[in-house]
Amino acid sequence: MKKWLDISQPLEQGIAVWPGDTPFTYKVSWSKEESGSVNVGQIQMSTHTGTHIDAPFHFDNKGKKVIELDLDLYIGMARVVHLPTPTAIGIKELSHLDLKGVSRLLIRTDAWKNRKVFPSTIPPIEPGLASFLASKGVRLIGLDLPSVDPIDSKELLAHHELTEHGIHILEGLILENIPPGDYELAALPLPLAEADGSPVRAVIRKAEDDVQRRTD
Ligand SMILES: N[C@@H](CC(=O)c1ccccc1NC=O)C(=O)O
Ligand SMILES: [Zn+2]
Ligand SMILES: [Zn+2]
Repeated sequence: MKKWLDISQPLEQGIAVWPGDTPFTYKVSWSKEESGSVNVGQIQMSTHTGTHIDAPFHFDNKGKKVIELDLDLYIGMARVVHLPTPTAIGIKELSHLDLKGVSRLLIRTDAWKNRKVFPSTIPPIEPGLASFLASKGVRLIGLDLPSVDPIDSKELLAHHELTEHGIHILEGLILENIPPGDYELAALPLPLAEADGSPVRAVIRKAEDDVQRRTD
């Protein structure tokens, strides 16, 4: 059996967050010396830190919250594709690929080069791609970028369009050194009852063979 590979950003002090958003902190709030028995930690973070999923409630007040999302979206076969530093991610960029039977699509762009700094521009998902991917059966899209929309977007067109087509969003993956191909994916959100997003521990494992495999 192949080994699981971690494709998540380590959650540590100084991790790059959305400009103005809550910085990530972890501290021992009750130390072993104080408690007499255990260290007890405390985390403060934005739900959009590092490798995370968006719930529709992030951009739609009536949208689903994290705990309501279908777990099957986040565990199962996934296809990794490599689009080296595209300016945008549209039908043109993906049309050469055979996406038949692909329900989870992870796009490696290598466009977020310096992970210590939040990027000022990223290649966004173009209008029309959501309906193209939905027609192929894609239900989850994952990227090595902090958003599917331009950083300065307020309308979040791609977020809305993907959601309207039943495609869920996984952001902030680390896919450098991951060759294109078919993998098993697990990237479960936490059971956050009220939340608009959740950090995930995203892992992949090479499929035994790339062809003729169940894709659900
Ligand atoms: N849509 C982005 C997050 C986002 O837009 C955001 C995250 C934290 C603080 C502010 C944000 N957007 C502000 O316009 C995402 O899904 O990660
Ligand atoms: Zn997000
Ligand atoms: Zn997002």
